[in-house]
Amino acid sequence: MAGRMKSLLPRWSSRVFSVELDGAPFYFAIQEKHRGEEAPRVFRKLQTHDRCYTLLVCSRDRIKTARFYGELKDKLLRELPPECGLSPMSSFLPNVRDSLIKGYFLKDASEGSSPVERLLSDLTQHEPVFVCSYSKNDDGQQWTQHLWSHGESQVMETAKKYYVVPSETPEYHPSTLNMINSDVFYSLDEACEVLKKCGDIIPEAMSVLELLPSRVEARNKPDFPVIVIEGLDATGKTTLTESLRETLGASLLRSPPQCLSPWRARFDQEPPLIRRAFYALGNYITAEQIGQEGKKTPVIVDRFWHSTAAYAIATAVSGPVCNLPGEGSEVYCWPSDLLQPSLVVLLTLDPEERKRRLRSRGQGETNEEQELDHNQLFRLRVEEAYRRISGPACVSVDASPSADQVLQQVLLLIRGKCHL
Ligand SMILES: Nc1ncnc2c1ncn2[C@@H]1O[C@H](COP(=O)(O)OP(=O)(O)OP(=O)(O)O)[C@@H](O)[C@H]1O
Ligand SMILES: Nc1ccn([C@H]2C[C@H](O)[C@@H](COP(=O)(O)O)O2)c(=O)n1
Repeated sequence: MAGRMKSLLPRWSSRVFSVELDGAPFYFAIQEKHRGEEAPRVFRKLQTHDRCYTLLVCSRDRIKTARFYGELKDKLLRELPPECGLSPMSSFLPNVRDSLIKGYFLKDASEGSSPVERLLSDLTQHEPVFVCSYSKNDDGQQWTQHLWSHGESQVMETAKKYYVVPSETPEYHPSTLNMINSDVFYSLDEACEVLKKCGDIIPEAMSVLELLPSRVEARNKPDFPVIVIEGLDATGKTTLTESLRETLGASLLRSPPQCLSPWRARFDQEPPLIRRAFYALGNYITAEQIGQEGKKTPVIVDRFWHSTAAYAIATAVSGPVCNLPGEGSEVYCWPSDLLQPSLVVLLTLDPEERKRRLRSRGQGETNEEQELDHNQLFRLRVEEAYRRISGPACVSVDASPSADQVLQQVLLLIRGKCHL
């Protein structure tokens, strides 16, 4: 069992742990010997009787891991006593791709006996969860970490103890380590693989796969120009794309395409790995439609890969814009097997005006759209991720003038770039 655990949680003693409290990350590391360091800040915040645990969700099956991560939160919130606090946490090897393991930091502030250890011990026996508990040394200053192992019938603590020590903020935000082909997909095959693997638990995945084009069709360059209109919700994409269709005698398509509508709400409930694979596949289906329509007329597309990548990147990373992968990172590169539009226009709008338009439209918002409203940092991350995507990069257009002025501005760009 110890061998299995070792390979599932590689290089345990080199790992850094990140706990997110009130939206800010606190980093700590572990080491075998204590060299006089003070306890990490997250431990100094604890009260004398607080007990704390880290829970890392980890299995060889990434679909199971992704789904269980969400289910675990629901289970803990349902079953933990009210004196417990839960925060997102992760463990990673600095700068090592795909080394991120996600989990939760659990603080139990209940006095006297608590059901928490029993609950955690049940979890370690039946679910893909690795638990660490932390205790204060006799001197009352240092904390040690104990990694629980799975026993035959009960949980026991491994003999090895590690001291917890502060760790520096890593060069790259930990969430960026696992982004490629988990949050953002760079090929039809990678996205398909995820949906194929969930076919037995999400039957709708098989229906989506049946709609997929061949790789060649998603890449074919059409004869006529392809113009993508991007932007946050209520920036005026629908208004503009419809006017462009009329003015240019163009075909109007969208991503995700209409044929995926019956399943969109279903996939929106899934964890990022599955949800993002669904939207990625939507782009390939739209690309095939573009290929067909683009033989006859110019094509206008309402959202495409920029949206898929920008929302995925901005959701995977928390905090300020500086936590995004740096400009020029491979994360922002266009998938090599996906049709490249002739022009991508990004409609930008002052947040207050966008809210006014949202209110006047009076329609419901998706969770991610509500998040845009409530969380200024999320909105800034989405906008910046849009701007950093290349191959093709988007051209920003101020969408605050009247609908007709915005249309004229975009027509100028199209005529300059696409010779229409
Ligand atoms: N240039 C403009 N000036 C003022 N109002 C506008 C302008 N463009 C669009 N609107 C209005 O703003 C609201 C949102 O526009 P629209 O539905 O076109 O945005 P959208 O980007 O397609 O939104 P979503 O992505 O949520 O579908 C609508 O009520 C629309 O009439
Ligand atoms: N090509 C696309 C289109 C949309 N999405 C995601 C991103 C947001 O969560 C949401 C916004 O879409 P809307 O409500 O405006 O239809 O859908 C995507 O990932 N890729």
